[in-house]
Amino acid sequence: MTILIVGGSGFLGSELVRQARAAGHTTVATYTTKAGTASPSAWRPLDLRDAGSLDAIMAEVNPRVVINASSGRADWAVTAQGPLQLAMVAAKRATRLVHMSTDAVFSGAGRVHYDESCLPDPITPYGAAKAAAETGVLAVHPKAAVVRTSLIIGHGRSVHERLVHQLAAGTVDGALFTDDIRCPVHVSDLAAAVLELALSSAAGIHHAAGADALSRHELGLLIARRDGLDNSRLPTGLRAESTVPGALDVRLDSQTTQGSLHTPLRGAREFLHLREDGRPGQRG
Ligand SMILES: NC(=O)C1=CN([C@@H]2O[C@H](COP(=O)(O)OP(=O)(O)OC[C@H]3O[C@@H](n4cnc5c(N)ncnc54)[C@H](OP(=O)(O)O)[C@@H]3O)[C@@H](O)[C@H]2O)C=CC1
Ligand SMILES: Cc1cn([C@H]2C[C@H](O)[C@@H](COP(=O)(O)OP(=O)(O)O[C@H]3O[C@@H](C)C(=O)[C@@H](O)[C@H]3O)O2)c(=O)[nH]c1=O
Repeated sequence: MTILIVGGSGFLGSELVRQARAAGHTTVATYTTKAGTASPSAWRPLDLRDAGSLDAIMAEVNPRVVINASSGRADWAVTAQGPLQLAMVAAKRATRLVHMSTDAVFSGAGRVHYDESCLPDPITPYGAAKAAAETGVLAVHPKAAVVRTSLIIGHGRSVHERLVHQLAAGTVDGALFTDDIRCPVHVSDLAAAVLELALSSAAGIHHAAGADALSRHELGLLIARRDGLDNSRLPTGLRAESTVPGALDVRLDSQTTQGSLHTPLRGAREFLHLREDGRPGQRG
């Protein structure tokens, strides 16, 4: 089967490419600035803001499935309008579409547990752009699957793991918040779950986050322990007292989606475990 991975040079995109290739799929991956380190069948440059290029790539590659793992942060044209453009082309061509979204569509105000039935109430420009994309994608392509996830962790390569290393080394100023609660997921679990959904006919909103809720500081401690860093060098702080905008406590409840998947979505305590002899585990 031919799978097109938009944002294939990114962190999640690279793992999607690796797993799709390992499963024997013809995999075409896109980048905007530089081809990634994964080895798809082919790389194509693509900027989602360029509708002409999007049409041309979809026509040339003619994928059975397209997965949108791109990220444009709070840039409305990339994050809100780009996915809508992609969904319109995919719907016109009757191509299966899976679109990645985020727990940042939620505010954490009034509740902390969010299942697939909860309506977005974003409080940041990024969350608003992602929420707009979800609504637009499903309006023009009702058979698409939208997959919300949380902090993506794995192999030491995520931005979140890098921040822990930088803080421990004292090369950046900052703190790990003790009041910022999320449900981190392992990039390998997430990619496997997304591919499983991509190969199914599941439509609508899905939650694919890890099973454990923990603070950014607790997550930092687990990463530090796994990587043999000095825990005491990780500064703590409160998001509520910082200038960083965003929700405090947002826990994606993924039980409904998990119930439809073979892929387990492990909690961070499980995938960042120590070996039984107490020495740091392998980079998970
Ligand atoms: N990382 C996380 O913790 C979380 C991520 N998510 C979501 O998961 C998805 C994957 O995130 P992640 O792997 O971290 O993303 P990355 O930032 O690692 O990768 C982003 C990808 O998008 C591509 N891209 C950037 N701009 C454009 C554009 N204008 N048109 C097309 N492609 C573009 C990049 O290309 P290039 O590298 O060439 O610039 C890259 O391939 C995103 O949708 C994100 O919102 C959700 C929750 C948490
Ligand atoms: C939570 C936290 C953030 N920060 C800093 C670093 C970080 O880049 C910046 C903004 O933090 P945020 O939590 O808002 O965002 P960030 O850490 O970039 O993580 C986000 O990634 C995107 C892709 C998502 O979809 C979101 O769900 C979220 O996981 O603040 C700290 O220094 N310490 C902390 O404890």
